[in-house]
Amino acid sequence: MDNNPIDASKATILLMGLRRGGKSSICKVVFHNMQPLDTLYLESTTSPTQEHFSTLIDLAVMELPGQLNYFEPNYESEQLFKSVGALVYVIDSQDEYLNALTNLAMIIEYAKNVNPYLNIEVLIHKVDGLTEDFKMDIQRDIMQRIGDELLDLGIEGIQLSFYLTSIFDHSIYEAFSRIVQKLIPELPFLENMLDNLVQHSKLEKCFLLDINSKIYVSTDSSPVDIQTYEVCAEFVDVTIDLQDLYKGKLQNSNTQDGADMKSVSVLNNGVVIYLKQMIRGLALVTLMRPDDTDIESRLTVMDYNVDIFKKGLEKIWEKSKLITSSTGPNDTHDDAENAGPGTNGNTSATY
Ligand SMILES: Nc1nc2c(ncn2[C@@H]2O[C@H](COP(=O)(O)OP(=O)(O)OP(=O)(O)O)[C@@H](O)[C@H]2O)c(=O)[nH]1
Repeated sequence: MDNNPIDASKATILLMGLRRGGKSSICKVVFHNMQPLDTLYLESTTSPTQEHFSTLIDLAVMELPGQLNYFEPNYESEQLFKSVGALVYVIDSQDEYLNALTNLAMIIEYAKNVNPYLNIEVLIHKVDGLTEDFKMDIQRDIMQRIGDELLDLGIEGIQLSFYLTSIFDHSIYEAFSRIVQKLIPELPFLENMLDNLVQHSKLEKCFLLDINSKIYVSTDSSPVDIQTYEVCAEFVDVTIDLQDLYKGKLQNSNTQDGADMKSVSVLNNGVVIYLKQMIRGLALVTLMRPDDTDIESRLTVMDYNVDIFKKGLEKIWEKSKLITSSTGPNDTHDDAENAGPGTNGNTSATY
């Protein structure tokens, strides 16, 4: 590994955890569309690997194999932890996890010293084999034990986020969505714009999704129901499949052609689902419940509002590019106009 493993122009997510915890599987499923069952025979990773992933921001996901010891003097751990935005620690919930918790506490102690702004995210992974009650028990147990470990090390005031995940359902995408969102400084703006869109087009829910990974980079401020998210994520796949099937015949063109992908359909329960491609490989997917107004008029209003939304998105993106190229990584949160209320300083360190 070279001396400067992290590309400073990207927000980097470090994926850590003990061997066979599921790190490579998560990367393959989320970023390479691998079928979950195909991960069964993945070889153990022996050296750090990096995935580059571009959505509204440029991201790098770096997997550190469970078998490496990062605290050996010759390892560039300090440099590594200094430059990342989030540490994602994967715990195998179907295995004995006490060693993992000790390991996590040790990493937190080190990482927070080097980089106090680091977001620490804990994936309680492989929960697919567990009952609902058991999942909750394990989560409680892990949270309690990690608290005790940190207390033993004399560490206080550290915020950790926990997610129950599995590669066999949408929980892993949902967790990564939230992790990635914390690294996007423009998030409050996006949420605000989506709230406006929901209000003016009378929508039930909307997501700004990354077309390749199905991670959502933003949604309106109403709570996310995982089934609604699943429906929207699957609609992206259905639209792409249809486009591939009818390439050239449909008015809608393929993503790679640079033209906008658009698709509208009605679900079994009468809800209208609407998809429109935005900038940087993102798609806006919205749900609209029928009311007294005829659907054609509502879709016309929707098209109009979505065009305005897209222009707003282009402006935010232009501005964010300017900030990234003209200022240092720690300067973004000082720009009040761009940081907006609610943006915390953590994300700016990743630029
Ligand atoms: N049941 C279940 N199994 C999973 C899940 N995620 C990964 N696995 C399985 O866990 C095993 C180990 O996964 P890997 O992705 O190789 O683990 P790793 O953390 O990368 O391991 P190292 O490379 O040794 O550090 C594989 O057989 C996967 O199929 C999950 O969500 N549920």
